[in-house]
Amino acid sequence: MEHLSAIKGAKVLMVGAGGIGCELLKTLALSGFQDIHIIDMDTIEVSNLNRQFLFRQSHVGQSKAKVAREAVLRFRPQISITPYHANVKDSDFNVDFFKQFSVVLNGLDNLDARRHVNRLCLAADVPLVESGTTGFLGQVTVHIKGRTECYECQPKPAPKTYPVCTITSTPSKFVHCIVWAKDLLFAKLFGDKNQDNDLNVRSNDSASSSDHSEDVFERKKDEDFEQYAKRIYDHVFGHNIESALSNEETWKNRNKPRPIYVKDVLSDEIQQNGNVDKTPATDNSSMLSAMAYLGLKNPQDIWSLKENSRVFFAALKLFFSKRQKEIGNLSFDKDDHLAVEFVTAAANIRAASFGIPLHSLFEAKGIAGNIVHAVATTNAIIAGLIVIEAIKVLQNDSKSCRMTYCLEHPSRKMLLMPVEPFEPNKACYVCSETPLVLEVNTHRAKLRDVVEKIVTSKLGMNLPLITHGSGLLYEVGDDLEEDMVANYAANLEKVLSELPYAITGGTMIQVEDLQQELVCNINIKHREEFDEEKEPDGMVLHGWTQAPAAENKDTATSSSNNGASTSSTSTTLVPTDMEEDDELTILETGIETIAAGKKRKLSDVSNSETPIPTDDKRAKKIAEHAEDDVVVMLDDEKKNSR
Ligand SMILES: Nc1ncnc2c1ncn2[C@@H]1O[C@H](COP(=O)(O)OP(=O)(O)OP(=O)(O)O)[C@@H](O)[C@H]1O
Ligand SMILES: [Zn+2]
Repeated sequence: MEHLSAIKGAKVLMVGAGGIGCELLKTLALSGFQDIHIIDMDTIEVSNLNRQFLFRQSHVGQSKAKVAREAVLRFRPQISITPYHANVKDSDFNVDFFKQFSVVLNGLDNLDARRHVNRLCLAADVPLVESGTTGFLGQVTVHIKGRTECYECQPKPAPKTYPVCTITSTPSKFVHCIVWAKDLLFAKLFGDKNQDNDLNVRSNDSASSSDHSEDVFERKKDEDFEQYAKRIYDHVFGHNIESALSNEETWKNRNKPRPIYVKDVLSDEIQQNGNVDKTPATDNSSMLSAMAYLGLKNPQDIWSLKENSRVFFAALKLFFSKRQKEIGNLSFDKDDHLAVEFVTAAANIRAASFGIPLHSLFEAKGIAGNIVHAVATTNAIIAGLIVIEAIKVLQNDSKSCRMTYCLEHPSRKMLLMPVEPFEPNKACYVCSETPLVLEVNTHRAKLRDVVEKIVTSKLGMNLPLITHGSGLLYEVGDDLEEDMVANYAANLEKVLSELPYAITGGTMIQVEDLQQELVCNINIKHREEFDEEKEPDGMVLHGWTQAPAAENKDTATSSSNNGASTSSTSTTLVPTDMEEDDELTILETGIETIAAGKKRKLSDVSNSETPIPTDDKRAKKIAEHAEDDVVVMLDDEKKNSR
């Protein structure tokens, strides 16, 4: 039994002890693995208990890695499990740490950590089995340095985008109303006042409308909350809609929206100040609830226009009276109950105006928070596949390794689709030495811009070091001398061409991450002008690619996160002008998107709705495998009906 000795001799690192991780640890233990290390930075939450079966109510608040270990030791007491309640990006987990393992298995839920682990595995030359699930979809991929593509060889699907005018003027789906409510209205009322915001309708004749509306969101002196809230309501649901209607061209082929004013909906209550006057006694902001206050109990109920308007006013009142200090600094968070109530109500009132069906708070929260409900079975299937691939890797049988996709509907009677791994991408800046090119105005951009917009956010570096020739320009680390820290801080504020080792057109700089042991050379190309709308960073990096956006869907089926609630970070809008092809970009930072791009290709293979580019080599390869490889068969399609 060759594979048994491979299993017994293996030292395995698991990263993530969430939805996939719990299943994976259990399956590893039951398959005979003896030496398992687990890193997870989280503690257990009540919401994990429905699918992370190693955890119980009594464990809430405790380390996932430690509790997972204890739970598995109860049925496999003789094996060694080493837990780390820590972030995998901590400097302790360096290349030497990774080198001790035979294979690394990821059960993570975000792109940032996945990229980091990919780089450490490449630097330490340890094979990586990567995974992700979203609802019924899932996938497992194998990454072996030099033999298969690395996790970053293929660009990840870009964030979802919506045309600006769809959001500001012509919503046709409920998701458009949600995006408007959370990224425009909520941001305008409670977020950073200096941020650009496309909230106001821009119509051809309304040069004055934006001036007029500038004031609307500012509370006037001596204005009480009710008056202020009422003015906002009338402005966004009444005046703005009237202004949009004045542009007749827009409505030639569309149903006209209906302006809604407070007096039409809540004539009695608001006049009498009835429903927003008595604020609840609690001062605990997490307990504040407009629903509770109004006696609305069931989050699955669809509220009437009147009820939504009452929730809108009650939520505003609670923000103004109880959470005043946070105003100006808030961004939408799906776990902020009052924010969800406000966004649900605002989105529904807008939906009513545009004749779009209203939704319950539960549904609205799902859409606003990009929540795809987790399916425990998918996690279990994916965990099983991870172990199968890990065993092949341990037996040095990389030829048999497969990337496997778990599909929502059977394709040619197969629910699991195996595909031979792809070769490394020769132009990948992570696993090859191909230099990148950065177009930038070297007389205007500061080193800080390059560090923040390129090195940290695009290249995903954790502990960067920037050099030009033999000159050191910037470094991050715990053990730096004070004068060096001051020196680097001063460099950050200098424009590139005025740095001690000047960066100009034609310069090649080197950016290195000391922890990831990743080195990238960047050729600098000077360019004077950038298009503010299309190139908002004021610089463009080439050689770092992002795939076209995944199909827009009402929920984030493109994210691959192992869990129910995805958006660990908020979505943001990149506002643009109001031309037909302009897009609002919803950036799902922190959310991984591996399933989508590949799934879309697969879905074509399985004759489903999304078309496949015929010249795509990857797609062809997947299609060929769909013909040849039969690994998991469903005997009868009927058996698969859910
Ligand atoms: N940088 C990181 N270092 C260590 N662990 C991480 C890191 N990033 C994510 N994780 C862990 O990966 C696991 C992913 O599991 P999962 O997708 O099931 O998410 P969850 O947080 O348990 O659930 P949900 O997000 O749905 O509430 C989590 O337990 C999380 O703590
Ligand atoms: Zn690569």
